[in-house]
Amino acid sequence: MVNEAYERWLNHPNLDPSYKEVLEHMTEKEKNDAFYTTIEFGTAGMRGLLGPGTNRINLHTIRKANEGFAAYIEAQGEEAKQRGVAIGYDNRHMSPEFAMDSARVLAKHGIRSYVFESLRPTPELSFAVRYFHCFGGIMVTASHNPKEYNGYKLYDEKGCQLVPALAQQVIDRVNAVKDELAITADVSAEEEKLITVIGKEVDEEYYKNVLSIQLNPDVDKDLIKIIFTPEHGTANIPVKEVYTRAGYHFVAVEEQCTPDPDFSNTPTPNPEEPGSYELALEYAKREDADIILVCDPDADRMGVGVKHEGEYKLLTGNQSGSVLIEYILSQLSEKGQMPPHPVMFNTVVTSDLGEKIANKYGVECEKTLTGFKFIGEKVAKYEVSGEKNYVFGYEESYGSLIKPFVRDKDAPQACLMLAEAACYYKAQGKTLVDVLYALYEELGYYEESQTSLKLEGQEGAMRIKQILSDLRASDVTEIAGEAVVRFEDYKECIIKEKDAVRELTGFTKSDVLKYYLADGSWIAIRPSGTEPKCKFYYCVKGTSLADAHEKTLAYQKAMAEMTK
Ligand SMILES: O=P(O)(O)OC[C@H]1O[C@H](O)[C@H](O)[C@@H](O)[C@@H]1O
Repeated sequence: MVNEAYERWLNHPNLDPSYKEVLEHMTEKEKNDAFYTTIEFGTAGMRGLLGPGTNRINLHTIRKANEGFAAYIEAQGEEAKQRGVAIGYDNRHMSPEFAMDSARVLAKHGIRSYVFESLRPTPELSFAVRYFHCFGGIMVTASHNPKEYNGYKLYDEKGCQLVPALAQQVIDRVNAVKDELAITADVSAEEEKLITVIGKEVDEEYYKNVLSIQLNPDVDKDLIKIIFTPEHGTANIPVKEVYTRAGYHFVAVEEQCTPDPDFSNTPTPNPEEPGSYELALEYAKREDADIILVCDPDADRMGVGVKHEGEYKLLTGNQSGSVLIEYILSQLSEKGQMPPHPVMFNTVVTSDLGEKIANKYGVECEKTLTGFKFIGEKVAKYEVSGEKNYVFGYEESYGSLIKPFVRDKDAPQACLMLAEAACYYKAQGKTLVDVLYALYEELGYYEESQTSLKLEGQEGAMRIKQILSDLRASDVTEIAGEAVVRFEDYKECIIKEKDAVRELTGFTKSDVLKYYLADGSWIAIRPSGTEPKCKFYYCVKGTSLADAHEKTLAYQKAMAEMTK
C-alpha cells in the first residue's frame, strides 16, 4: 500500500515539482512514515510535518482537506456558500501559499472567502469569522510546533474549531476524495472575484474588543515594565498595538519580532519550553523588567516569567491560569460585576487549583477534554440556553480566553489582562508569584507538571497506543506506594472506584486515562493530538510546596518505570 501510494505520487502529472526530488531521495523509513496513512484531524485540526506524502502537510493534502470542507459547505446550501469562509495564516513555511490556495479551491465551488492580507493570530481569525458572519473559517498554522510542521484548523460559524461531530462530516467528505493530486486551484476571473482580501478593518475591531476586557483600565501603568516576544510570529503587531493603546511600558525582543518561518533567533517557539524564554530573560535582566510575556507563533498561547525576590520565575500554564482566575474573579466580585450563574471552563488534565479558586468566588467549574474547541462548544451552548454565564476558560497548555468575542485561546487578551494584574498587585507591594503562593497557603499546595515520551513515525504512533492499552489492561492499584482510589478511562467510558465500576458520561470517547491517588493527587496519560508524544500529566497535592515536589519526582519515576 505504501509503495502504491508512493508511486502514484511520484508519477502523477500534477505533482508539485518541488516535491519530486524529495520523493526520489526518500529512504524506505521516510517513505513509510510519509505514506503509511493519511494525515488525520487531531486535537486542533490537521497538523504534521511539511513535505510530500499522504501523511504530510503539503499543497495536495491541504487541497484534499479543502475539497472536503467545500463539499461540506455546499451540502448546507447556497446561503452557507455566500456567507463564506474567513482564512488566516501564520509565519510558517508555505502558510500564505496554503491560505490563498484554500481560497481558490473554495472559489471553484462557488464559495466566498475573506483572506487576511498578511499573517494574523489564530484568535483574530476566530474573530473574523464572527465579524463577517461567515459560515466557517480556516487557519493555516502549526501553532507551537517546531519549524518543520504546518497545519490546518477548521472553524464553525461561531468561530469555534470544529468539534468531532462536525469534523467527522468534513472528514467523511475528505476521505471520499480519491485522487488528491487531481484537485487544482486554477480559478476563472469570475471565481477569483469571490475572494476578498481583508486586514485593517478587522484589526481595528479586534483591538477595540481586546481593549474592552480591562477591569481596571486606570491602574498605574508606570509601575511595571514588560518584556514581550512574539517568537517571530503573529503576536508582534497586535500585542504591541494593544499595549501602546492601553499605555503599558514594554520592550520587545527585537531579534524575535521579524516574521520568520525558521524561528531563527529562538531555540523553540513553544512557551511550554524554557528555551523560548532565553533571549527574553537576557532583556529582562538588562531592563530590570517585572514580567516577561512569550506568545507562540499563532498567538493563542502565552508564557509568563515573573521577577520575584530578584530572580525570574517561569510560571506553568496552570500557574498563570490560576493567577488570572484569582485576579479576574476577585475584581468581578469586588466591583459587583459577577454575572448570575457564573461558569469557568478547563480540561480533565488541568490542575485542581483552578477549580478551587473559582469555587471560592461562587463560580462553577466545568471540565472538558483537551482541545479548546470543547470549551468553545460549551460557550455556544450556554449562550443559547442562558443557563450559565462565561467568566473564564483556560487549559494547562498555556492558552486562555478572557472574553468570548473570540472562540479560541487568545494570547493578546491574556497579555493585556496579565499586565493589568501585575500592575494591580504591584501597587499592593506584591508580585504575581506572591499571589500564587497566597493561593497555595489558602487552598492547598499543588505542583503540576508534565513529562512526555517523544515517539515519532508509524512505529512511534503504535508504541503510544500500546502504552495506553497496556496500562488499561493492568490493574494499577498503587503508584509510588500511594493507593489508587479512583480510575477514569475516557475511551472505555468507565469510572472504577471502591471496587465498583460505573459509567463515565459527558465526554466524547477519547484515549485518556486518569488515576486519582489517596493523597489528593492525580496522574493522567494521553497521546498528544498535535505532536508525536505520549503525555503524562501530574497534579500533586502536598503538605507544603517541598512535599509536593518530592512526591512529584516519585510519581514521575514510578510512571517512567511502569511504561518503560
Ligand atoms: O496535548 P495536545 O493534544 O498536543 O494539545 C495541546 C494543545 O494543543 C493546541 O494548542 C490546542 O489548541 C489546545 O487546545 C491543546 O490543549
